[in-house]
Amino acid sequence: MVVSSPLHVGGASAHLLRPWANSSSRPLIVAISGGIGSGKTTFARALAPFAAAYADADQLARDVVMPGTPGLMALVERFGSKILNEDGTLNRQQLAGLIFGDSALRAEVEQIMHPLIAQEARALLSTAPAEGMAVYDVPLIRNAEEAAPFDVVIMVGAPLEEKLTRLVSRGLSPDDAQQRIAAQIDDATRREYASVWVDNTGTQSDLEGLAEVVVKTWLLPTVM
Ligand SMILES: CC(C)(COP(=O)(O)OP(=O)(O)OC[C@H]1O[C@@H](n2cnc3c(N)ncnc32)[C@H](O)[C@@H]1O)[C@@H](O)C(=O)NCCC(=O)NCCS
Ligand SMILES: Nc1ncnc2c1ncn2[C@@H]1O[C@H](COP(=O)(O)OP(=O)(O)OP(=O)(O)O)[C@@H](O)[C@H]1O
Repeated sequence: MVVSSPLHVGGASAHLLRPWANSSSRPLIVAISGGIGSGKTTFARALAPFAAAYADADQLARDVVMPGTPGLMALVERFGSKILNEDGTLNRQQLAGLIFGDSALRAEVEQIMHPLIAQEARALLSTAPAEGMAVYDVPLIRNAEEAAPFDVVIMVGAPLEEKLTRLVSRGLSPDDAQQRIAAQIDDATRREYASVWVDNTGTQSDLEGLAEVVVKTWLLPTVM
């Protein structure tokens, strides 16, 4: 029987919003998502020891625009060499400055990069065996189409002030942090696509502990 009451570890909690059916004939494909600075990567990494396959969309987004890649060439063709550093690598700050205040330019960059990221992610996640779990750390699940490839979508949320503090301590200016949050959907919309909602309102170790309880209770209850 599925335990549907919320799970708590310290100040962090997980809430089952939309149960799913586990299949024994194919792997469980799990997306971990949430707003910038919410803690989704921390949660996803805590699931990694239980995952048979793992992919990180932000990392793949870096890989597909390494020097010499078709991805970087396509970006330069569209935006010019002003988006490059002197050593030929992508100037990430410059590209961020262009796209986070302009949704049309952001959509153009996404059109170039997202198919390349998705192709790499599929290759990594498809290596999971039928009884295993594939975990994808992916920031952008904004509509039903983006949620569709996953059996389970776990959304991580945190209070706005905490997200801002974390982003600033990671080197973004307060204005840039606000701008990135404003460029994303809000948590009410994220809830529409969540199978599980995680409140990252405790310590980091609470969040990591909660990830393990979520695996044992909901994701792989028969394996653990
Ligand atoms: C603009 C870029 C170069 C800025 O790089 P930077 O190192 O500062 O940030 P990083 O890549 O680590 O992203 C951090 C976070 O920004 C947010 N973010 C990134 N891209 C987007 C986007 N298109 N829309 C909304 N939020 C985004 C996400 O929450 C992400 O986790 C980079 O974010 C990028 O290439 N974005 C376009 C590709 C994309 O959509 N990536 C998201 C993963 S699919
Ligand atoms: N509960 C917490 N308490 C304190 N720090 C935390 C907590 N959760 C996460 N952090 C820290 O906040 C920062 C952002 O967390 P993380 O990278 O997991 O977020 P994210 O949602 O993946 O961010 P991004 O969208 O930028 O990739 C990290 O430095 C992480 O160690």
